[in-house]
Amino acid sequence: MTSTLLAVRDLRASYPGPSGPVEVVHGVDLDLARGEKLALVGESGSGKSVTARAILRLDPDATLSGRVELDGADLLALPTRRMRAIRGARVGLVFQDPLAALNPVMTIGWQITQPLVIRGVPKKIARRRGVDLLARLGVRDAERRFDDYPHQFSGGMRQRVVIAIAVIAEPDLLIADEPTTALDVRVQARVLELLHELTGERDMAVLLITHDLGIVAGFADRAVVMRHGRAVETGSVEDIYHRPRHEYTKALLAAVPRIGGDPTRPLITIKEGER
Ligand SMILES: Nc1ncnc2c1ncn2[C@@H]1O[C@H](COP(=O)(O)OP(=O)(O)OP(=O)(O)O)[C@@H](O)[C@H]1O
Repeated sequence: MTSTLLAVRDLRASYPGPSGPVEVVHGVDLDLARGEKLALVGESGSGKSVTARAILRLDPDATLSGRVELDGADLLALPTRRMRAIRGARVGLVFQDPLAALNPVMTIGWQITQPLVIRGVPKKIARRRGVDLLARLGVRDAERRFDDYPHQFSGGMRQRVVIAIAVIAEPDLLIADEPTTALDVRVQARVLELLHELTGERDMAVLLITHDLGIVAGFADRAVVMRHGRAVETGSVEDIYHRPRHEYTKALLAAVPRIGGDPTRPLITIKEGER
C-alpha cells in the first residue's frame, strides 16, 4: 500500500510583468507517493522549474494559488516561518547552480553536517555520516576532502556536495532540478544510483526535474510531461515511453537521438498551440 506524500492540485503561479501579472504555471496537478520517483520532463521553458519553486514557495514575488499538500497540510497556507522549517528538513532541495548554493567561506564538511548539527546530532556522528555520504557519491578521499573549501572542488564535486547537504537530514522528499546535468556520465550514474538507494532505504520520494528522457527512463517510476506551464501527460514511465497519448509526448520521444537510429529521419514537429 503506497501512501500519498505530496498532492498538488490546480497549482498556478504568476509573476509581475510590465503590464500586470503573467501566469506561467496554469493549473498543474501531480501526486507523489512515499518512496516514489517522479520525473517532471519537458523542454527548456516548459515550466518545470517554476512549478518546483511554486511547490516550495521559493519566489517571494510569485503569486500562487491551488493546493500543495504535504502529508495533508497545505503548504500554500502555512506561515512563512513554518514553510522555512519544512524546506531543508522535510524537503531537501537541489537547484541548478551548485556554486550559488554553497557558502564560499565555510568548509564543505561544515556545510554538509550543518543540517544534522542544528538538529542536535553530535558533531562527530554528523561528520561520520557526511563523509560516508560523500564517499557513496563517489568523491574519492572523502575524509580528507571534508575540510576543503568549495573553491577547491570541481563543479561536479560541488554538485555532489549540494546533493549531500540536501539528503543528509533524511528528508521525506527530495526536489532536484537538473541535479546531474553538470556531471560526467559516470558520476551522473553514481548520483542517480545513490538517490535510488535512498528511496529504498528511507522511503524518500524524489521529484526529479529534467529535460533528459534517458535519465527519466533509467530512474523514474512515473513522469509528468510539461508544456507551456501545463502538465500535458502523466503516467508510468513504461506507458509514457511505449504508449504515449499526447502528440507532444510523441514528439519529445521522437526527438531523442538513438544510437543506430536513422540520422536522416526528420524530427516530428508539432504546431504551436497544439495541445
Ligand atoms: N521570475 C520569473 N518571472 C517571470 N517569468 C518567469 C520567472 N521565472 C520563470 N519565468 C518564466 O516561466 C516560464 C517557465 O520557465 P522555467 O524556468 O520553469 O522552465 P523550465 O522548464 O524549468 O526550463 P529550464 O530547463 O530551461 O529551466 C518561462 O517562460 C520563463 O520565462
